[in-house]
Amino acid sequence: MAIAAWRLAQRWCPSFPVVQLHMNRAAMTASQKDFENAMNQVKLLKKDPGNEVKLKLYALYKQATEGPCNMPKPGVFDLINKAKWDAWNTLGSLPKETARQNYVDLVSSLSSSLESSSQVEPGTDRKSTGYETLMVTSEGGITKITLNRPAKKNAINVEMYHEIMRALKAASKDDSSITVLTGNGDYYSSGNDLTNFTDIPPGGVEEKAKNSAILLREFVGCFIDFPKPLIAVVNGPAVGISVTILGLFDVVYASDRATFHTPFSHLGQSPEGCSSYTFLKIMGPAKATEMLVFGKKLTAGEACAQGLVTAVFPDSTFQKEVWTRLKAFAKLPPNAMRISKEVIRNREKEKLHAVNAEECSVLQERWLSDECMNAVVNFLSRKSKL
Ligand SMILES: CCCCC/C=C/C(=O)SCCNC(=O)CCNC(=O)[C@H](O)C(C)(C)COP(=O)(O)OP(=O)(O)OC[C@H]1O[C@@H](n2cnc3c(N)ncnc32)[C@H](O)[C@@H]1OP(=O)(O)O
Repeated sequence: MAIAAWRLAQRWCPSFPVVQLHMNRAAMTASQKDFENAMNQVKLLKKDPGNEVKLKLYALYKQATEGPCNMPKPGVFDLINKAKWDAWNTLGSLPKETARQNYVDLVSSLSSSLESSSQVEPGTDRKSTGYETLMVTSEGGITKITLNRPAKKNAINVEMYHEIMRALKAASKDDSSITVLTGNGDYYSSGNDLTNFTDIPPGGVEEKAKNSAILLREFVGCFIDFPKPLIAVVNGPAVGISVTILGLFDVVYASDRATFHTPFSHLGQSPEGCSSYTFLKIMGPAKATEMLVFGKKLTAGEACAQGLVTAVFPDSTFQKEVWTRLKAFAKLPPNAMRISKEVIRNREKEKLHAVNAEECSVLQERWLSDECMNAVVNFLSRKSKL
């Protein structure tokens, strides 16, 4: 039973084994006072630790104060309470004292990791710190933004949306000539983090949908307005919004391991990232429909043949070949490149902003549909994957 609970808890919180080790080592000595101090510390955290950790904290708190979960399971559409219930229930019969100790240890590891990640690394003036979900470097005229949640296949959570916008705004003003977006690990990005849908505000799912549409519109707007050459280095599979915004990049290089998948109908959703306009222009309506309506997954070679990808390289030489090209581009006169991009792109900008607004408003409705909610619940309850 304890092993089963441990396995289940691991699925909810990757840091659980660490917490468990702390627990064994400390021989469950956390006092009520330590527990109360930890609760106060949580309120003082400067950065949001993310939904997963918050669920873990919630579960441990409930287990420590009330014991094993014996509440009735909330309905599938009550996403937030169901996620909380699941998190608590995974703790099984973990003793109250152990839960209390685990809570204290988790808060302590959290406080130190959030403090240290905001510290400036000495001697690395070219590496921007202060990002939780990205690595951002600027060197040799190239600002490189790397999506950095490899364990989650670089799924884009709310924090990452904000950080990408912040990094793009900084890159548009820094002294680099070109900007590159890529992914760390085996994926480029698995698209929107589906757990984004579980953090429901007091105004309910309608408010959530409205806020998400505002966020999405602002996010895509940053790509439409980005003034310097923007290059995607697609190191692996790309899903959803990480694919659709490629139509707003100036050049897209892909490893032959990359795939391009926009399964919007499967998810009860509709196209975004201006793809309802750019994909039609790039590949024509029939091919765009295969991708955006029927969710056809393209290989890198197919995406290149259809014009979405500029060039494909064997994975074994991908980084070397791409970075040789990028370094050469970065040596070109930056003002000439920026002005040429303006000439090429500016007449489309107004149209793109209008398309973006329309796509977001359609999606706001879609997110409230049964089709979409069922798809998200199925993924989160491990019943489906792409
Ligand atoms: C607010 C603006 C909204 C904008 C609208 C955007 C729409 C989109 O982007 S639609 C596309 C959404 N993405 C998906 O539906 C992908 C869902 N993920 C999957 O189907 C699979 O994870 C996979 C095919 C991408 C990879 O499968 P596999 O190789 O078997 O790896 P795992 O499933 O074990 O993944 C490892 C780990 O990462 C978590 N994860 C992966 N993708 C997402 C995601 N998109 N959202 C949330 N979490 C994701 C996955 O749950 C695993 O987590 P752990 O179990 O905790 O290890």
